[in-house]
Amino acid sequence: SKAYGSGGYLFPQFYDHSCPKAQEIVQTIVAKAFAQDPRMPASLLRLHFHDCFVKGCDASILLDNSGTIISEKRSNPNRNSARGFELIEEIKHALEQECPETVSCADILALAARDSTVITGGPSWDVPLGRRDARGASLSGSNNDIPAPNNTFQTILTKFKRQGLNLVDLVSLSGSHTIGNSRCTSFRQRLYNQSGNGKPDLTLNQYYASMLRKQCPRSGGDQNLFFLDFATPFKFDNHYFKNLITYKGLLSSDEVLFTKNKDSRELVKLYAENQEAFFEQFAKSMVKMGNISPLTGARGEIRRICRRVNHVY
Ligand code: HEM
Ligand SMILES: [Ca+2]
Repeated sequence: SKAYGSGGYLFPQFYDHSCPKAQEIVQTIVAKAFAQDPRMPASLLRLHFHDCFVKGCDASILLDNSGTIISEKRSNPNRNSARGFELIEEIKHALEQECPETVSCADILALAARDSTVITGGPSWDVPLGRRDARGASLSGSNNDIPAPNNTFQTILTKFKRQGLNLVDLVSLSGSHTIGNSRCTSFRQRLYNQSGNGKPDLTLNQYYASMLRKQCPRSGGDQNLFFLDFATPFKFDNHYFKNLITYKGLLSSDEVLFTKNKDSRELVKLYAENQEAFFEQFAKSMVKMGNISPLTGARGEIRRICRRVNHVY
């Protein structure tokens, strides 16, 4: 697989000797951030996803514009949306104090994603480590490879398969939408004109839709925020899947998991009924996603500051 093709592989004990306190430092700062901003875990979890889907889990998403680098932060999925960059930088700073030039930004993203899941009530897992950081970014990759909320079921599945992920990974990882927010602009189409005929999405509960319309008008309010899981927005649980069954998934990309494919629908039902089954698969799929094309060995570098490469040529 891609993960082994690069001549190195990831393992959870990677920093056990070089930076034994690394995991504890990440966890402490994630916990502190959660206490100040209960949305932060969701934002951190999403950063890891948006990193891994573009050139692999190499912290490319963290780079600012500089030299020849065109930042992924300006892509359609990330612009006015991705957040948590300052917190990642704070973690990096603490790790540079403890063990300079040792822990990669890509590994920080993977650890922060796990700790974010745990602190909101979700499952835990050992995070394979040893990723190195990219020396470049890909704005076009970010625009093309990350699924959009109005993509069809088939397009979304194809984008996952391109990363070596399958239908089970798609459904379980979408369960991340059990926490966090979405902007009005990401689902407005469903409220007013889903298929170009001036009618709302019929797979959206009409009472729920009328509530959403109040804060997400036909025009204006693009950045207004909504819970992805209205039932338990700060708790990592299986309410996301229960919502899909009652046609209260917020994004079209959520609801299609229940409405457009038989196998996917069965998985949604399973996870709605059995939180443990969801948690177990989520942990496995997160490890799988974290293994997308890591840079190992002599490839890449260990950035000193996550928002820029060590040397600009
Ligand atoms: C399956 C395809 C997916 C699509 C189309 C999608 C799309 C979106 C959209 C549109 C938002 C709201 C962004 C905004 O309006 O600002 C969002 C938020 C979020 N996504 Fe996804 N997503 C997908 C899969 C995933 C995966 C695999 C993960 C993590 C493993 C994830 C984690 C999150 C989280 C946690 C949030 C909330 C972030 C916050 O509150 O800051 N998503 N997603
Ligand atoms: Ca990346």
